Amino acid sequence: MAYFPFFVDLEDKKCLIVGGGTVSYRKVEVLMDYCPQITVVAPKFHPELRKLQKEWRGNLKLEEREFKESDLEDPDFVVAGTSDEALNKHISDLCRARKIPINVVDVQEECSFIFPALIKDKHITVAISTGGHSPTIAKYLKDKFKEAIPDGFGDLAEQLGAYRDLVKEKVDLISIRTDIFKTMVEQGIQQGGIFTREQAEELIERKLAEHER
Ligand SMILES: C[C@@]1(CC(=O)O)C2=NC(=C\c3[nH]c(c(CCC(=O)O)c3CC(=O)O)Cc3[nH]c(c(CC(=O)O)c3CCC(=O)O)/C=C3\N/C(=C\2)[C@@H](CCC(=O)O)[C@]3(C)CC(=O)O)/[C@H]1CCC(=O)O
Ligand SMILES: NC(=O)c1ccc[n+]([C@@H]2O[C@H](COP(=O)([O-])OP(=O)(O)OC[C@H]3O[C@@H](n4cnc5c(N)ncnc54)[C@H](O)[C@@H]3O)[C@@H](O)[C@H]2O)c1
Repeated sequence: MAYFPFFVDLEDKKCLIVGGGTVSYRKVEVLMDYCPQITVVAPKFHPELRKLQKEWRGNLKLEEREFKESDLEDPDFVVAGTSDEALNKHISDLCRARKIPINVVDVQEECSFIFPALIKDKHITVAISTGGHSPTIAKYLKDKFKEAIPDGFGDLAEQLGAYRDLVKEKVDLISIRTDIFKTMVEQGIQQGGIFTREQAEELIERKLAEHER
């Protein structure tokens, strides 16, 4: 069965990661970009995790100890990536009983959510999953799609986001709005990811005038 990609706001959500090795480090790296508050619990940490913590301070806590059940009182979601398979399964069972979303890295049957292959450019996120059938295909497609995304698209999306209220305020007709937003994207791509507020204002006036003719 295919998995449905809900896009979730993780900012300030509490994330518990159990295990502090290579696998957990990679999860922290991916999740960091989405700004949750991450706590990693492990008796031993990958040196890169310590480095990340120095850069990221407030939002990444490292607790050097074994996992304990009370760790599950707080988190909004959990990732189990320890080298102890039985412990990972135990954490998965505890989370499922408490209805806490759980990912056990590379063990699909113990996951209530799985990680997609990700492309991120500012507010744009492309997520690819094969429903666990072939993570290698997910990675392959990610690399292909990356090439297809024009440079500066994240910047452009951010700029266009800032003009949405202006367009909605000035243009009542949905069909003209759609035309304006489409033109902004096309022109923004041609201009290498830039579309200024002045251009937005001009475009709105031009499209409204064309409509009145
Ligand atoms: C997308 C990505 C994101 C990420 O990891 O963050 C991800 N796996 C990636 C790569 C990758 N993983 C593996 C290989 C080696 C080749 C191979 O096995 O194919 C490669 C390829 C490589 O590294 O080149 C090993 C592996 N993975 C899983 C199993 C278990 C099994 O197959 O039963 C095994 C065998 C373990 C063993 O042998 O014991 C299971 C899962 N891996 C998932 C995600 C979830 C399903 C995603 C989907 O729907 O497609 C799921 C179900 C659970 C989860 O972990 O969330 C990341 C893309 C990297 C990128 O973005 O660049
Ligand atoms: N490294 C990979 O690319 C890879 C790929 C596929 C699968 N795996 C599997 O994923 C698991 C983790 O891999 P890794 O490379 O991160 O291993 P690792 O040995 O680098 O790290 C394991 C981590 O688990 C922690 N841990 C052990 N017992 C714990 C406990 N009771 N409570 C909390 N933390 C505990 C250790 O302190 C360590 O931080 C392994 O089982 C490995 O076989 C790894």
